[in-house]
Amino acid sequence: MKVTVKKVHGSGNDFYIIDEMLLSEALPEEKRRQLALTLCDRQQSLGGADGVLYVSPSKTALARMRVINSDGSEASMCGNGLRTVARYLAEKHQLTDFTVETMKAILKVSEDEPLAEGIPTYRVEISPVTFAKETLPLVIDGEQLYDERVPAFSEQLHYSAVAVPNPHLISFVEGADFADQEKLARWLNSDNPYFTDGVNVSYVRRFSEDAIFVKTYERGVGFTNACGTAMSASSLMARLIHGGDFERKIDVYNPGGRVQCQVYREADTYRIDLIGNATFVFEAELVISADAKAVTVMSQTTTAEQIAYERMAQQAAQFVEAQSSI
Ligand SMILES: N[C@@H](CCC[C@H](N)C(=O)O)C(=O)O
Repeated sequence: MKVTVKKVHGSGNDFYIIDEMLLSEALPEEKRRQLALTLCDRQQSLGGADGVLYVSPSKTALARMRVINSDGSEASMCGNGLRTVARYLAEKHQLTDFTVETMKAILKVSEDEPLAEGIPTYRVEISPVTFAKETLPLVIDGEQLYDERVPAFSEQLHYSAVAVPNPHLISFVEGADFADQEKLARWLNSDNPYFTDGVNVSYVRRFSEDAIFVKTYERGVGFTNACGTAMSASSLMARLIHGGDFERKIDVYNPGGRVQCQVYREADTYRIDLIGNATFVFEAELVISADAKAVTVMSQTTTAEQIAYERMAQQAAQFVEAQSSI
């Protein structure tokens, strides 16, 4: 079977986009999962990825996006991925504002002002937001986990759990206190009594009211350069716990660069806009074996977009470095 893939990234969180509407035959569900496992393998000749974004027809929006993590599990949402799918669909249909169907919500997306020179930038809606423990799911005594100490997680840190709608556990840390993050995240993404479906675990440093740094261990992947829904959830928690005007942009630094988030409060509901790069790295024509375990690259065309992106990412890294020495 022939498949065209687009290698893309949002803040270095990288994916292959596969437009199922361009395939000559339908992809059975098991093949979709196996193809994601094969393509995401970092030893694979195209370099692997954090996930695959399948684009398919929708009755309620311009198109539908499904997110398969590198371990083959499906996620309800992907913020960085949605920006790249938004750009893909915008260019395909010559549109700037439209909606995309995701597993649990139909979300607004639009083209935005470039984050820096030469960087195609998209704004995507992150919602619905809920703290209800059943939605995560999270097993605890109270109704929600909001800025609380959980001795089983850490003796010192406070944690909040929020679904946007994929599940996130967030803790604000001092300095470079990231030491136990991996151990905790690995535990909460294996057999554990708290997060029965696993959780994305983010440790957040606060530089100022409007600037934070977020490092995320993603469910189904491991540490990534950035996680869009995690940066959105962290921005929400920054406003709720540490204050600052809702709707004012927050610069969110991450190991892969920088994005911006705007948190909106309407009565007692919240939504977040995530704004950042939607970078196309290359397009490749592939032949996939019948069991989807082998891929042959027929052709590959690389763009020059990564150069502008790396310039911005380097500036972001210098800013983070400077904050660390304060
Ligand atoms: N990288 C994504 C989130 C992808 C899904 C996540 N690993 C999960 O399983 O919930 C993002 O940018 O939001």
